Amino acid sequence: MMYSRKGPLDTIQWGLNSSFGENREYIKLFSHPHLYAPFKPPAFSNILEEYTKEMRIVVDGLAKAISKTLGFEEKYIEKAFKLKSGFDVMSMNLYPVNSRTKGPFGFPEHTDPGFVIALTQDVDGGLQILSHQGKWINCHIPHHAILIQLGDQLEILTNGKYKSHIHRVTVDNIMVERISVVTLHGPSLHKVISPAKEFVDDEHPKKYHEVTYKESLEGNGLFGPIDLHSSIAELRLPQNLD
Ligand SMILES: O=C(O)CCC(=O)C(=O)O
Ligand SMILES: [Fe+2]
Repeated sequence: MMYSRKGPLDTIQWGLNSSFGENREYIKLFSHPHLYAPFKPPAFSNILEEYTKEMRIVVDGLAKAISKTLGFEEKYIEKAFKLKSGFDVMSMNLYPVNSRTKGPFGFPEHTDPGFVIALTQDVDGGLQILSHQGKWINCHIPHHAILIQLGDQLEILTNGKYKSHIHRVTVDNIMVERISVVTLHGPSLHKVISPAKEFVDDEHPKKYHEVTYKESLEGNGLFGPIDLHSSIAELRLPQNLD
């Protein structure tokens, strides 16, 4: 396969994980600051270009809205994450129909790195979110809707005020193949992300280490973006575990 993984810096990558823990075929690509789109099929790159461009408009709007919910001026998040040169990754996932031998999960539990994550799907069902009470909730996304999830770097910046939630994908009892398109919108790779001073005081001590976005993506042993693992657990300061 042309886009089979060769190294962690591949800008476009295809993979097939078919094991008890994960059942997913995917194409991942870096989509910002530069879009790396496959040449084939011919119209695909135009569609990707349009989708990623429109999605960045949505993300800009979210950055403004979230800044305001935090009581700041609307450029606060954009500046804190240097979003204009933000590092985005697109992941297109295909989950097979469940078969007993393949186990119950399409994608095991995790949080996503970044600022916000946008998700669309072709058929409903499979995505589950862990509630505060520790219960898995089936996430139903209306047809043509875009689900927005919060990423680890927003949790770090707000010192835990906003949380990046744990989620997973089940394929258990799923009778149809499902495709999801996920775009992770992150800070600029070289931007140092730490809890902002506005969220830290005697009552709310710093809960996270200060690292660049790139370093936090490297946290799991490789330049993770294309494998995009969350490393928020390693970034939590031990004395503040709650
Ligand atoms: O496919 C899904 O519903 C979720 C995928 C996901 O969590 C991810 O790509 O980070
Ligand atoms: Fe995720």
